[in-house]
Amino acid sequence: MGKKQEKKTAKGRLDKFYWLAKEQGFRSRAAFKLVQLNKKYALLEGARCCIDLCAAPGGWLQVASKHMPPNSLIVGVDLVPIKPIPRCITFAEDINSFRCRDQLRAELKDWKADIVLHDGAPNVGTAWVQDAYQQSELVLQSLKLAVEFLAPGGSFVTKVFRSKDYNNLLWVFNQLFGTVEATKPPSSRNVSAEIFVVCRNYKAPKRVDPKFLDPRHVFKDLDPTAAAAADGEEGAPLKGERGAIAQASVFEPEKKRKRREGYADGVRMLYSAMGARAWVESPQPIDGLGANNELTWREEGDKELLKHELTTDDIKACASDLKVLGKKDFRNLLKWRTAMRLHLGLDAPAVKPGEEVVEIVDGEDAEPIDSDAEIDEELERLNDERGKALRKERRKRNAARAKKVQKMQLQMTTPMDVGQDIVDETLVGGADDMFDLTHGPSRPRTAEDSDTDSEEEDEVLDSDAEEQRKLARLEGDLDAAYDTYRQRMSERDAKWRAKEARRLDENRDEWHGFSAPVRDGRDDAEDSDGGSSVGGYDDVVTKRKLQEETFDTDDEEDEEDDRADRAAVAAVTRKAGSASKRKARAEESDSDDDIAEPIDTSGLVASLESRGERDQRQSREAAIWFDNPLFKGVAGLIPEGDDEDSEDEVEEEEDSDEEDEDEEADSDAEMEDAESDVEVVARNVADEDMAGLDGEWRYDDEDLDEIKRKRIEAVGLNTAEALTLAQQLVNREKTKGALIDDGFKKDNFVDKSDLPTWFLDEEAKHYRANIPATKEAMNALRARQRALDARPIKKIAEAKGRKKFKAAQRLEKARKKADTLNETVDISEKEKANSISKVLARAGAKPKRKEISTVVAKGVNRGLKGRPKGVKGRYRLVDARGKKELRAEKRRNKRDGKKTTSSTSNKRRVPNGY
Ligand SMILES: C[S@@+](CC[C@H](N)C(=O)[O-])C[C@H]1O[C@@H](n2cnc3c(N)ncnc32)[C@H](O)[C@@H]1O
Repeated sequence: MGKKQEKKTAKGRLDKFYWLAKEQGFRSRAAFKLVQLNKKYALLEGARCCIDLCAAPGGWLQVASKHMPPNSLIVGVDLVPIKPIPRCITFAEDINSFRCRDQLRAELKDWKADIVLHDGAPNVGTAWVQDAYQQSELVLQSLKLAVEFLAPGGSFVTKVFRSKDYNNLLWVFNQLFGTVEATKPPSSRNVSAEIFVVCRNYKAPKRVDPKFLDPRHVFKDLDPTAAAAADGEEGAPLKGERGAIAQASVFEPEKKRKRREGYADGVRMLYSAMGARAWVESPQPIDGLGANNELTWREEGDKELLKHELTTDDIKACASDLKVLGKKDFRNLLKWRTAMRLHLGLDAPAVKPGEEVVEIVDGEDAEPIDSDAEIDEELERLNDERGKALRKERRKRNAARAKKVQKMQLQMTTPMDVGQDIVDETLVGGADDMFDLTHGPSRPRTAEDSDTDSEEEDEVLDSDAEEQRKLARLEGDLDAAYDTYRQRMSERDAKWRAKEARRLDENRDEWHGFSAPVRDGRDDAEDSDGGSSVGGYDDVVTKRKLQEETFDTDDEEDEEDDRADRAAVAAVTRKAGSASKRKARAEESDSDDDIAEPIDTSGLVASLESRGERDQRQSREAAIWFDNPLFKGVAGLIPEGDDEDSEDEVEEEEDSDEEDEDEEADSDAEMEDAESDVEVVARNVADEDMAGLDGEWRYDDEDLDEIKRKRIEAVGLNTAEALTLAQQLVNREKTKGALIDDGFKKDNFVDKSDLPTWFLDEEAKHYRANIPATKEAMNALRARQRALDARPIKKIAEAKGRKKFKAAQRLEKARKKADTLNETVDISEKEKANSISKVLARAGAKPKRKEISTVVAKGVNRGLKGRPKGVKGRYRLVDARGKKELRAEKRRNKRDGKKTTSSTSNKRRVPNGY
């Protein structure tokens, strides 16, 4: 690392924004200031024309070109030339010059700017006051240009230094703009005195008084007393910033103030002193203490006070160095002053109306204070108020930080967000922990406090209710962040999307696939062929259990409906374009929220099941339940009709068993055949379901093939586990009863109520039964995938088809021509043969590609939409750089002896001279 860089680092200049700018390709770290201003005020997205004054090296231009709509006009000017930036026009000129104005006019033509940016800084390094003044002049000059070029309602963003001219500038801005706000983006260093003023809604007055834009008028000193105070005239009250600093350093002496805003105006010496007598007589004792380093005893009047018995060694020591005093010392000095004033006869012992009072000025709310007790009280009040404001501010920051940390943990932030919240106090120490619920108010609450507003009540952080609220809020934030995370993941990751779809599918677990759709009790019959009676019993119990799991509560029914809704939304999403995709996703996430926090939606979500259908389903469920051998022989439990039904079904099932046996013969084949076998089984299952569905659903208009296809998909022969199971079933290695037995696992009987969504998701991912998958099944799946991959995609296949078709057409044409030639009698055989071979060769040759004309987007073609005038056939619109690149490529190709490709060749002349 070079010496120069070390020096920079030592100053802390190479901060995170420096590195971020490098990483993101911005030319200056200043770019982040505009990024952050834009994030706060959304200045660029709607702007079509932007002027950047003092733009070098071009960081702000880069940001503007990134955030402004395509085809916007962006013009940058600086004293120094700016390297080209795409979509930006730049030139080198002094913004104070007329030439700059003229050139801007020439670039903008009859356009008006929507936004004027100014980040100019004169060559600083002279005296502070001089630097600041130059900066203010530059700001006024940029305002002048803004006034000339801005469109009504436009915005002006400028950098200003905090100095005595600051308020005057703000006043002028306020005359010309509807909204004026001063802000310091986080990327602007705290040690820098710069601040950004964002002026919006340009009023575009018909005539602007030239005085508004004339530095001699705008910056002339309006307040003679301020000037007097600045010059150090004794007794003159300190005004504005300087007065505030003086008071602040008395009220809170423990806090070391850094002069981040530069030195106050008029401060020309580092040391200043005041006579003790003059201070006692002064009506502004606080200012005197804050603005001086020492109270001296040089004059006669001072010496008289020095001799007074109340002028103790303590008081003398305090007076000798005011800058090191604490609050107690200041209080003692003020007490001493009161006593001295009594001694000198300046104050009477009792306060009478109209008598002189000590003033403690706090900004605008100045209140007269006339006794020690009141001074103490006032100091305490001010400290209390300050403490409250700080605590409130800290709480806000902590909440924002907690959110941010969550976002960062879920990788939901972009580097642009870095530093958006200015200070992270926990990082520098001394801040309270956001989860610390123990800290309470710093003093016991008094009766006086009880009638304070609700804001103060908020401060009781250790109350149970507050604790609960805080936790609930955190949990809510976490849930919201998690939902957003899932949504983002689903957008990004196709694999994750597929998994999520599977998760939402009620047949997620392959085991449930067999028992969830209750199919009229036929399973018992099936069991009879391979399963034991225990298996039969388990079957019924499992079904009952699954019914309970599936339909027991309202909430779960709602969830079913939600899923159906989501499936419908997904279907619509697939059909609709990308815009509706986003909307559907939002809906989906909404419904996810509903799942996370169950609410009674019975009035909102209508069940698709009619009353009759529901009755039917319930009686079927009852029939299955009473099928249990336990109820055998109990009269009147099972309706007769139902019994008959089940007998029919047993017969039906036997039929299907026979079919299965037929298929079994086929399934003896090798692994490849096994795959098709299981597909047949899947189809059969679907067919069976269809048979069941016929009785169950009465949607005459529903496409049965579609239902069948969906069912085949749902049976799930798309995973190695499902394929393995299917093979085992086909090969009679496993019976259905055994499968259901396997379903009795601890994983399936965990109480999942009251668990947060993210936890259930994690569980679904990792806490699952390990279903065996054979190597053969994996291979079969892979083979199927390979076959799919090997197929060309539709578009390519179509293009190839077209090509073949055209070639055939050409050949056909050539053949006809050859026939005609052959039949011609007036040419020799040799000539005939030559002509025919030429025709055939031409037919077999690759057809010539049509040339692409290149049109440069300048002049009338700038920002053109649609075909340029006078251009026929295929064309390509390029900018000046593109044109140069094409030419360079041609040159290179020529030099290397390569043939120019037809897409880049451009022989035809088109308007605009290319
Ligand atoms: C802080 S830099 C601007 C950085 C720029 N916004 C960026 O993002 O890269 C300040 C620029 O103001 C320019 N400047 C100062 N006085 C100027 C003037 N009178 N006319 C034009 N440019 C000026 C300087 O040349 C310097 O490049």
